[in-house]
Amino acid sequence: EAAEYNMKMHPMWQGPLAVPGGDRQSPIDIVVRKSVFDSKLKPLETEYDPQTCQQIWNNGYSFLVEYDDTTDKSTLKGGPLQDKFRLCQFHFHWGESNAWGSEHTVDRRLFPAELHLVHWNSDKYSLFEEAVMEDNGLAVIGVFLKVGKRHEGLQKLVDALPAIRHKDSIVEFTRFDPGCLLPANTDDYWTYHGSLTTPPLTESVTWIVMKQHIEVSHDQLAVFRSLLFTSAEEEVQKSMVNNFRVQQPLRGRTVRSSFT
Ligand SMILES: O=S(=O)(O)/C=C/c1cc(Br)ccc1O
Ligand SMILES: [Zn+2]
Repeated sequence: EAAEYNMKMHPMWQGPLAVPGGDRQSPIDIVVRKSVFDSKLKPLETEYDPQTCQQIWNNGYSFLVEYDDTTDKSTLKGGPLQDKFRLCQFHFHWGESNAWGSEHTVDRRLFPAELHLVHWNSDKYSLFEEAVMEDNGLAVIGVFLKVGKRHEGLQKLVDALPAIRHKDSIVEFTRFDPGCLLPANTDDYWTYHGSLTTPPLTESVTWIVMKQHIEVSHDQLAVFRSLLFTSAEEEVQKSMVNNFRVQQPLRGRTVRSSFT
């Protein structure tokens, strides 16, 4: 029912249900028994410098924590990737209830939220805007969130959210290590070729979805839900919830796993 709710309440979230001619759209359901183990998949190598953290803002779809990507200080390589990718931002997708909220699912299992760490190929391109148009331009790490114990590292971010309740609000946000949001085990992941899940929906993403989730507390997730889709001027305020895209057809793609 989340998908129907989404269609009714947030038509923008449907965007084009599938990009015309799009045969590698995201998100998808990861059918574990149909994923193919690939022994050539390496462990992920992340090197994140907290000094490159710059600001946090509400863009009217989610909230983004943005990093200085003018140098190779915060990077991702290894895993399924041939090149080095620069971190430009991370953000989340979540539901109005803990019953749903993630974009990817595992054997149809929904999680209450999903973290996306967005990187672009700095070996081949000089700007995100260039890379976003190329089929090997982006790499996004997806991490599922489950409700459980409080995530100490996340709290600094949660405490900043009330300052960006409304669309287009932005505050300085520094010295945040996004590595603290990765699960203990980053060797086990699924990977497939897909797209951005928000406009421009371009088919330029190598998705790397972590098998292991992270835990956040109910109260921390409740603060995500206190954000608003709407700007301060709008008379009707709408809670920022259910900001996920509906699942897209696999179109014959293979999802590979780094583990058996
Ligand atoms: O939900 S994602 O697919 O990670 C969208 C990522 C995304 C990142 C940037 Br930066 C700009 C537009 C976008 O759509
Ligand atoms: Zn996302």
